[in-house]
Amino acid sequence: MQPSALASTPLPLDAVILDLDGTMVDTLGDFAQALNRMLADLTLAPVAPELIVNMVGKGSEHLLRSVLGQVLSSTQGLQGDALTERVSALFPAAWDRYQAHYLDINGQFAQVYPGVVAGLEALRQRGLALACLTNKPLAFARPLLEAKGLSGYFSHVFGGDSFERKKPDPQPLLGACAALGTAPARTVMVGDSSNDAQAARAAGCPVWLVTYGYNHGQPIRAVAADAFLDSLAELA
Ligand SMILES: O=C(O)COP(=O)(O)O
Ligand SMILES: [Mg+2]
Repeated sequence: MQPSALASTPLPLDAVILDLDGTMVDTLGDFAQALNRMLADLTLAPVAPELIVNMVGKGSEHLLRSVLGQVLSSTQGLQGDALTERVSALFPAAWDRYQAHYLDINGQFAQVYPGVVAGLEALRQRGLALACLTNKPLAFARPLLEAKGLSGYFSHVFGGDSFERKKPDPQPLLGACAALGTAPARTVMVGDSSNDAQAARAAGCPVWLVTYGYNHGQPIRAVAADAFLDSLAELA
């Protein structure tokens, strides 16, 4: 491990909670496929992956509303209340089609980031309990971890619908710590975005951020964290 992660984090640690999209798996290709198949079903124009990347991390409902808003404003010139109303009117059908397409292609256009398996192995060998906490729906998260050979590392997997509120609210992290039976101060959150960092800070968990993820299109090093990791292999 680089000195940064351990040196600046209160020890000992009992558990590690890892984010999924942008931290363990690069899912941008899956998002683009499922979203553009959904948009085609609704006879709407496609959206570019460069725009999608900035909308990932706050759950699927936020992603769908953002994408529909982007497409309707750029192709039909809708704005303000008219845009909000049109997005809401399309949302049920969009969600239905998106869910079907996402489950259909889940993992096929996604890659595990380099160093993830080495990092997870190292954490497991240290005897740390491991949980995955993502804002994507649990029904998407479980098959994705399975498809990518990562599910065996985690005693618990929580999705954006596992708790009443999502990250950046601390509730999911506190719920995950309770399920793991660990104190937040001894449970580190590893994520790729300000969402993960805010949730961790509010829950009282140390936070390590990877430098290669999404972070809503903003520079990750501007986010307050206990350490930055260029690869989870630095934990080995
Ligand atoms: O917003 C999503 O769907 C997933 O985001 P996360 O895995 O980075 O929490
Ligand atoms: Mg993420």
